[in-house]
Order: sequence, then structure tokens, then C-alpha cells
Amino acid sequence: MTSISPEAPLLEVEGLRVSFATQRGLVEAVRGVSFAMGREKLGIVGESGSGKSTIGRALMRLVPSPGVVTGQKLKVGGKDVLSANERDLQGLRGGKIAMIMQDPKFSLNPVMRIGTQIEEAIRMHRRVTRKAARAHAMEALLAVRISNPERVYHCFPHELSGGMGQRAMIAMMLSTQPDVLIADEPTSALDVTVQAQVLAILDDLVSRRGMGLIMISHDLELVASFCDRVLVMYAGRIVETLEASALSRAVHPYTRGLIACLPRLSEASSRLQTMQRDPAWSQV
Ligand SMILES: Nc1ncnc2c1ncn2[C@@H]1O[C@H](COP(=O)(O)OP(=O)(O)OP(=O)(O)O)[C@@H](O)[C@H]1O
Repeated sequence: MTSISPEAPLLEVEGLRVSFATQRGLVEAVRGVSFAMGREKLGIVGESGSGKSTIGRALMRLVPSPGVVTGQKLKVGGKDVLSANERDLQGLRGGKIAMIMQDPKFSLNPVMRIGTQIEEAIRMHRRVTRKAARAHAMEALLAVRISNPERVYHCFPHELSGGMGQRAMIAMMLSTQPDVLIADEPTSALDVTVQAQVLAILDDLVSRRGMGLIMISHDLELVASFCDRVLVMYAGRIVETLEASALSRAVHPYTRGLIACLPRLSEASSRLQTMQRDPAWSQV
């Protein structure tokens, strides 16, 4: 873990804006988002298209062309992301901040064995021998509760099940010891049992390593049960920030609408509510 004081925010975001010039006009995906986070689990929820993933990508400086990212401040572990050059970015990505995606297919190299990929990631960030990198890779696989790391080490990604592939990806992202991990819908492609196992692994790793975790999801219930704090997004803006334990005290009508739309076992026979949107929620 890099040496930053426990009190310093791991992440500082002020006035973040991301827009895309498209043939259909300017898409303002993120419209002035500000937040800070420490060693905590922070959820970002909102419906599809509200800008959640774009925030994650902006933090990694991975917004694709023609995206334009601006802001007053975007700092990870005290390092400025907005002004970082390619070399700085290599150190930042993996070293300070890493991202796991919904599907390991997009993060793992399909033609490289799992162990080799993890070792490569480690050796990009730490001066260690091949032998030491291999030992660290094995440790990383064990840390995500893979009981037979030797076998997984030699596998290609397609030889792993969805849950195992997800664990291997988490192992790779954590092997470089980042301060902040962004998990973008990390479990939505997994069945419920495997989902619970992967969340338990993330929870354990985050609390043992004292990292910050950003969990991006459209699932308010999941995020509220897993995270300490929740940012609720609507149309590119944060409309509400809540302690996860205080969801019932949400005041924004969009958040209240999300809560009202959740199915409840006690009301199995009643119709699910649908959200009534107010155009005023999108106004800056
Ligand atoms: N490369 C791109 N080019 C043009 N528009 C984009 C691009 N990437 C994202 N957008 C637009 O930015 C907005 C926010 O997208 P984003 O993927 O961040 O939303 P999201 O909340 O993560 O949604 P989802 O849950 O579906 O992933 C959407 O309107 C999307 O169409």
C-alpha cells in the first residue's frame, strides 16, 4: 500500500463534467459531480445512462473518444488525474486505482494464462524478480479464495467459470495494491450464490487492506446492504448522498421512487410501482 495518511481523502472529485459530441448532438454524461472518499465502501447507484460508469472511467482517465473530461479537481491519492501524462497514468492505473468490470472477458487477455497476466501486472508496478512475482500472484489467487491456485494460475480465461474468472480478475486488480478499487457492476453477470461469494471476498479484502471501494450498480438494495455510503445519480448529477443505513430518510423524489419500486415479500400480491419522473430532476 502506498503511504498516504489515513485522514487524507483517497479520492477528491470537484465539478467533474464529461460530454460526448455525437451525431445526435452533445451528450452530457456527467454534469458537475463532486465528492470525496476515504477508506470506505461508496456506492454509486442510478438508472442506465445516468453516468455511473463514465465517472469510473473518468477516474481512471479511460473515457473513450470523443469524450471530453473537465473539472476543478480530480485527484487520486493526492495525484492529479486530469493533468497526468501517459507515464503518470501508468503509475496511477493499477498502482493507485484499479477497476473491475462486470465481465472478466473485457479485462483479462484471452490468449494469456491467468498467472502470467497477474505477474505482468505486478512487475509493471513493482521491481521484483520473476520468482517473487509468481509468489505474489499465487498469494493474490489465494486471497480471493481460489482453493487450487496452481490450477487457475495455468488456465486461460475461457477455461474458468464466470465466478472463477471474476475472482481471477479481482486477484489481478488487487495484486498491484491500489488504494481505490472501482467495481462496475461486479456481480451482475453471476448467479446469486456466486454473487454473494464475490461480494464477501471484496468486503473482506477492502476491510483487511484498508482500501476504498467504489461499487457502481443500478441495484439500490444491493449497494445499500454492501456499502457505507451511497451516491444517487440521475441524468449525470448526484441528486442525493446517503449513509447506507439511512435510506429510509432519503428526501429526493427519485431516490424515494427507487425505494418504492423495490419488490417486497410482504406485498407479494400488490402491483409493483413504476417511477413517475419529473423533468425538473434533470435541471442543473
Ligand atoms: N463513448 C460514448 N459515446 C457517446 N455517448 C456515450 C459514450 N459513453 C457513454 N455515453 C453516454 O453517456 C451517458 C452515460 O453513460 P454511462 O455508461 O456512464 O451510464 P451508466 O449509468 O453507467 O449506465 P449503465 O448502467 O447502462 O452502464 C449515456 O447517455 C451514454 O449513452
